[in-house]
Amino acid sequence: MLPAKAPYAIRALRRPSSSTYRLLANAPSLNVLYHAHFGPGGFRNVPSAARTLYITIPKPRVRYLRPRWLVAGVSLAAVIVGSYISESPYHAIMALERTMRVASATARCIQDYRHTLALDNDSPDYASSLSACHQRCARRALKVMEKNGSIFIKLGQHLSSMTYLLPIEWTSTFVPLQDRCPRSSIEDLDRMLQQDTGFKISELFSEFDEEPIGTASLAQVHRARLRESGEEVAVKLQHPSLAEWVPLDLVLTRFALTNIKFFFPEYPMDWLSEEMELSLPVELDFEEEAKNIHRVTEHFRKIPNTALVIPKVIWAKKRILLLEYLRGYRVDDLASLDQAGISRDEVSASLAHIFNEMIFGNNAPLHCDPHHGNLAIRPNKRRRGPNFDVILYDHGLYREIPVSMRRSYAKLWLAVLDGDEARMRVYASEVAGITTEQFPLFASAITGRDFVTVKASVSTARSETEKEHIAAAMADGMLSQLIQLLANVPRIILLILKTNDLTRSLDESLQSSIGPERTFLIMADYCSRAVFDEEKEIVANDGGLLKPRNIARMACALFFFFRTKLKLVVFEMYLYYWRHPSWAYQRNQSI
Ligand SMILES: Nc1ncnc2c1ncn2[C@@H]1O[C@H](COP(=O)(O)OP(=O)(O)OP(=O)(O)O)[C@@H](O)[C@H]1O
Repeated sequence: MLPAKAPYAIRALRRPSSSTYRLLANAPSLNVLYHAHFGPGGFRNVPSAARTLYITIPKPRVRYLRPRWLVAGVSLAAVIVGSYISESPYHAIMALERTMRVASATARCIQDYRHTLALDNDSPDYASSLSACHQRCARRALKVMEKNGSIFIKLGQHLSSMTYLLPIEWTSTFVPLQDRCPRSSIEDLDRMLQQDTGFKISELFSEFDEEPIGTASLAQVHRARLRESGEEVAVKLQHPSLAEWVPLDLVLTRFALTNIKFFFPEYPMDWLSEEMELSLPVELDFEEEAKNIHRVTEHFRKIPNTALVIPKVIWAKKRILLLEYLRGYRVDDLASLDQAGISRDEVSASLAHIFNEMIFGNNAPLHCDPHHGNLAIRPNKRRRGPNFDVILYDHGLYREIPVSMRRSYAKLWLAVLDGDEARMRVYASEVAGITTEQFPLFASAITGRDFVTVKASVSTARSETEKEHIAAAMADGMLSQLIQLLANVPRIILLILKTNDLTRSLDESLQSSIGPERTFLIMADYCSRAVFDEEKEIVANDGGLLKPRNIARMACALFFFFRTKLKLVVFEMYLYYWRHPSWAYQRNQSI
């Protein structure tokens, strides 16, 4: 039977428009919203006969074909053509072409999703229809991104790394964008160099490899040798055509994401365009990148044994950056790492030290894009410590986590590692204002694990079954809940999630023999240090160790801090003595 309050709930939902209502009525993610009216299980509790009665009432209208939408579209096109025609008619046509590509792909994807989401979500074909729709729309978007290039490639790369948020069909379709960045011609680059520095390539460099060592969305990097000093350098040159299209492309990105939000209020992704509007101007200014390099180098100079190496800046202009040339193996080039005698377990531990320091360290800058292309490992024979360096490239995007958030986030992770749900809930609320209902989803998002595992133990490796379980839950409505949840958390949390996710993927590609226990212990060490620092600060502000209650407080803090450290030391000793090849060999001999 339909609960008494149901018609009221339905009427409330009908208010936006009948087509939205039909769409909403079928969206499994709205179970949370329906919960109050239909009990646990939400709308699924409504007998299907009653449900069809409601959902067949209205016939969906195609909103973007209404006159005001046409007027808006024509005005947008006119404004774009008008603003570009002043430069040249050719420019105006190109601008119109870019706009039409984005507008038509957005409209087609919206229409496709509307039809698919309106299907009965209890039907056995629903999941496969939805997956096919994701795939079709992702391919359409990929085509536009490849054709328009410029910041759309950056957007696509960003989306492909959001595996914690987007369906696998989207993220996997965008993976090729990592290697399919447009390449600028040497003539164009030479012209830009001359404009910005007054020198040609041949005047500045005695050698210049025309084949770039890296072609990325915003820039390409060439190996060269300075004519004056003979030093080998990496020359990072911004694609000259970027500046021309960035303002329009930002407007188009906002247009597409705002429309998605308008038609599917459950999938608010417009924060992504806001984030791009904020970060792109900084990323496009290489003088800012040079400042970031100085900052992060200074920060890690004080931290022993991290093995982190950052290329030195030789000089920087807005569109040109000259760096010390440093090469190494990719993190996923396992054959080369093994051949060079570099332990993958140690690389994994080093990465954990570096990125946990960035997240939990005092005043640490957080690198927000640690994907595979931005890291390299090179051999380095030291007397003590690891026999390799971790090279970190691309310092365009850094953020600093506010102290209070960093500390609450550390406490949240300590609770996750202890499997203490009550504490997890408290700190999730402190970090991001997460409510009781949202908590399981948030816990899954930060750990990349399903909630059952979060409650049991996250320090086990992710099994295939668990990955399939998460994918199925995503198809069954978790996706839109997650998107809504993340649209409302502070932006910095999204960047932390992205960094978490990328470092998890780096770690997985190393296929370390130890499993994730050690990286979690390293994380616990950094978290407990952050908490210990807070305790020290509280005690110092409360009159120091002269008060007995402060002595007890410090003793407690010291105990928890050293307990975590001890666990890590014991685990590392165990690894060294029981897993180290030479020791294992001696053990086998003695047996
Ligand atoms: N100092 C350097 N020495 C050697 N190679 C370098 C150096 N700096 C960058 N590279 C190479 O060039 C590639 C692109 O550089 P970088 O990541 O800085 O460009 P980007 O435009 O910011 O890229 P994206 O934002 O897509 O990651 C790197 O992946 C790396 O392989």
